[in-house]
Amino acid sequence: MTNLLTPEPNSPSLNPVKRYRPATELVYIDTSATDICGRTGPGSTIRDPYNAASVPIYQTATFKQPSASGSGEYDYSRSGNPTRSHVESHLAKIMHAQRAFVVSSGMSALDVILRLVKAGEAIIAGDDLYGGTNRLLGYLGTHGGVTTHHVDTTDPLRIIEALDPERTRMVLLETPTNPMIKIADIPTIADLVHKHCPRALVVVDNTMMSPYLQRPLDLGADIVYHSGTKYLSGHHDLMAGVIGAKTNAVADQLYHVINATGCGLSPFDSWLLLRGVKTLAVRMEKQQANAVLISDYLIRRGFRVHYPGNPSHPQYALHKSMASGPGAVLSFETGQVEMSERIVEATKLWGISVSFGCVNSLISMPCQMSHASIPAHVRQQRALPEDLIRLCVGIEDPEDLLEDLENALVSAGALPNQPMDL
Ligand SMILES: Cc1ncc(COP(=O)(O)O)c(C=O)c1O
Ligand SMILES: N[C@@H](CCSC[C@H](N)C(=O)O)C(=O)O
Repeated sequence: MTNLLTPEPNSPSLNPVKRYRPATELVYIDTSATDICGRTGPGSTIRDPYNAASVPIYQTATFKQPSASGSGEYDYSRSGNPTRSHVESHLAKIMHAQRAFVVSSGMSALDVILRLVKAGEAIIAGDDLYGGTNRLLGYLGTHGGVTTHHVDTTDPLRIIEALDPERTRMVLLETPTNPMIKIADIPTIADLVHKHCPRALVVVDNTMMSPYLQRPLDLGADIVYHSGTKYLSGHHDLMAGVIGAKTNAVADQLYHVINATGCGLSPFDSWLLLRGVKTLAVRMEKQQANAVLISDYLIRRGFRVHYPGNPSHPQYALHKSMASGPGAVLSFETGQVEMSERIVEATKLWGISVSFGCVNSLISMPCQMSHASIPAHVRQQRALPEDLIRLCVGIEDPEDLLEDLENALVSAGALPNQPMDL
């Protein structure tokens, strides 16, 4: 049973903030205690004069000031905007972060975070990770003097071996990883990194889980980020990045970069993101339930499936100890690239697209699509199977999804051409 009366971090213990269960917190915005900028308490001076039920879109670049000293709450939307503040405050609550920021994309969120690392310093990251993340780390190596060591993050010892107390500034984890769905032990890694290398920040890309299923800051991470383009918004109608900081000191540094570089999310996209996040629990529950059925079906058909909801996943128990569900992204191998291509192209309901987290189901081949920017020889060194198919399961009727997949597998020659029990 969840404790419903937990004081928020740093809030006066005499004035505990009422906490609800995650699904309620996602949709509940306490307008009586929260001003239009998402602030609570004595600082919350700006209220919506009309008690609008939906947060207004402050579609403005600049704000008139009360005096020549420019002492208004907001002066310019690059530095801050009420609609953006509102979604940031809501997401900080959801992620259990001290403060949160929303920026123009997931890559932009990572770019902001990586600017905390200086030339001459080093990063430890996974050997299975999103292609765009690999590309940005590579860019930083070539142009920014920052070295990244790619290691197998499923083994905390590999991280400890790569730690250099003088140089390591960041340990960057994806869990589950994109696209091999490997799991990193956040609590153990965070403990070891903080002990052996107190200057290093543990950063978790939590895109695949979303804060509804997993909250890395509670597990020991210093910074969490998400591609808000995925589950948080849920409809593939915007690009966004979301960052949560555990402490004000780290948050101040991140805010400085966001204001300096000008990547804060626009008012309209902030509004869309806030609208999307309210339905995260219902979407994720349905997508996840569908994904379990799809994974079971593929296993029954004899494919090698990567999904943490599958009890034979090598880190099933570890994932279960950190997250409240397996999510809705899975991948599987067919044994032949051409066979995989035929399967992907034979589906009708599953859209051939990069990205995931949308209400619609998607199918893709990571090595040719989302991870094509990783050179072929590196993919080979890292044992990323070229025939891998990634499925991002949506909210459709699972019978239709299974039928469409079965038809595609049969027409591609991956299954015998005879009716089977779904
Ligand atoms: C795990 C992961 N992190 C970060 C990103 C980057 O997000 P965005 O596309 O919003 O820049 C992506 C996909 O693009 C991703 O799959
Ligand atoms: N052409 C894009 C590909 C984006 S991949 C999006 C998403 N993270 C996924 O894993 O599908 C690029 O090169 O960045």
